[in-house]
Amino acid sequence: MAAINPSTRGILDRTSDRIFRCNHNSISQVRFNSALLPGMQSIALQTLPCYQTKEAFRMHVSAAMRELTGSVTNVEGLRFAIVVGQFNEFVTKPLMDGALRAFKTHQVKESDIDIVWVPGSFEIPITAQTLANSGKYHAVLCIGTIIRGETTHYDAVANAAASGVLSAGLNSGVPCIFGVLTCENLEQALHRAGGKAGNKGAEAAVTAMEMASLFYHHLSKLK
Ligand SMILES: Nc1c(NC[C@H](O)[C@H](O)[C@H](O)CO)[nH]c(=O)[nH]c1=O
Ligand SMILES: CC(=O)[C@@H](O)COP(=O)(O)O
Repeated sequence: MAAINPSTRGILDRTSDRIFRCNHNSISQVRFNSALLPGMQSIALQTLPCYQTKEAFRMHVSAAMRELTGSVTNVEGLRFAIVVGQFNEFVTKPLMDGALRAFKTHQVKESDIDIVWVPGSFEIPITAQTLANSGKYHAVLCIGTIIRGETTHYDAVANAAASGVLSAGLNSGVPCIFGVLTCENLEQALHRAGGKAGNKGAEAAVTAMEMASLFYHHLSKLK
């Protein structure tokens, strides 16, 4: 293990965007700093004893540190609910189809997916929380499309949907994934439902799989 060089400043690890620093001369006293601001170079690092090479630091930290991630390759047997808004169905249906393709790509069985249609995005949160609280699903994917009109109703619905889906996850402890488009116009929505900006439904399904596997294989086993 490389000796700590007292004159070395903290190591900036661009891959994880964190500063790794060591306190005193003990390599066990390793602390992480939170994510860096873009203008990292302008932030003066305290001169602290630290490793001479990042690799030496990593060898030590990796011996002590666990990194937990979910993976779409680890979803066998996990069950998913999809809550989808009927409002703007010409957009939400392609979003849902994108999600189903993503689930199929990663071998999630159709029998492990339940789809629940609700009138609009405002009705998604209560439905998501009910499904999550049932204990039958490892993640709940919420799909909707909110397009701004003439009034401020857009803001009410969008804010309610976002905060509602967040609360459903926090209240239930089951990952509730926000796959609701909030768009200024129809063109923006169509671009994100299989157009030039991709399919946000498929992206949200990948997030649902990653979170479901993270919780099922790792976080649910933390003591
Ligand atoms: N304008 C949009 C709505 N509005 C309907 C609400 O979601 C809700 O169903 C109604 O307020 C009754 O509670 N919903 C969307 O999903 N997208 C919209 O653009
Ligand atoms: C997001 C909405 O609720 C929107 O469709 C309503 O349109 P408007 O504000 O013109 O009534």
